[in-house]
Amino acid sequence: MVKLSKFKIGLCQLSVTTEKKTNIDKACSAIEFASKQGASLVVLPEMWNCPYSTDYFEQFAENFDDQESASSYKMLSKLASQEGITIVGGSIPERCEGQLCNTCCVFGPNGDLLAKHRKIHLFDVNIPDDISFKESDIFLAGSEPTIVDTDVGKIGIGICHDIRFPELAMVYQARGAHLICYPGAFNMSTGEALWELEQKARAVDNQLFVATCSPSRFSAGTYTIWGHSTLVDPFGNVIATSEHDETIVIAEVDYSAIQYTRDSFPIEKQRRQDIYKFIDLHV
Ligand SMILES: O=C(O)CCC(=O)C(=O)O
Repeated sequence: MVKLSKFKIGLCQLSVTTEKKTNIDKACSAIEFASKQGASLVVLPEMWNCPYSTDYFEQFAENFDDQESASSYKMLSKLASQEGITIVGGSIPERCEGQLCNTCCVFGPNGDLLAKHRKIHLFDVNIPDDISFKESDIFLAGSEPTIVDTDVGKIGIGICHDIRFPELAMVYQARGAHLICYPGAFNMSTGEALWELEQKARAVDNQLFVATCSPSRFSAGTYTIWGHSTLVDPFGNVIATSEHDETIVIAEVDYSAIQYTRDSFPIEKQRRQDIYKFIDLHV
């Protein structure tokens, strides 16, 4: 049940180091800061506890069932209950049955884990003389969409490359999402052209809010991050954004914009399922 239909969101664009404890301490301070600014929902970046680099994932991974050693997970749960807020905990490498996943945990105001999203679309890219990265060498892909009922609305979760797939966002819209959160770490090759465009597209096509949260540019590792954590409204307006430096974006989410946009442009009613329902895209 939505308790708050108008609230502040905090997007913590953190610079990630090679020291896990430093990263946890920084995230902890950022969450406290955002909460003091009035944020009821705080979002962290993809891979905030670990450099986004294949050589670090194994060493920084946590098994969430082993509460003693899962220090990032424990901190998120503690901070959610200490501050009485909802946290979309970016992502961290999760150790799961002998494999690793790129996983986002969502905690409610009493510190309970509300949902866990394992990145569905792994980022495998090879642009000659530019960027080469193969998440599927390291991670196991998730197989479930994740939509979670929170005090601050129904939130769909995607991680970075998941934003490229309109179908996932459509599933969230069909299941009643008000907001889709995409912790992400786009890069210099695709960030400028696509990061904001993808957010606006997902928001406008589905007439809901989209929030993204990235690590800052000057994070450890060989992968250079685009940054630009952003909130987009259902009309495609950028409500708030950042450059690439470490920062915390605080912005207001007002869900009345969803109904307003849907009443003004009732595309859901205009949808011609009769035309596309039977189309086999592969023919
Ligand atoms: O889809 C892209 O262009 C970038 C995706 C990405 O950086 C990621 O999934 O980590």
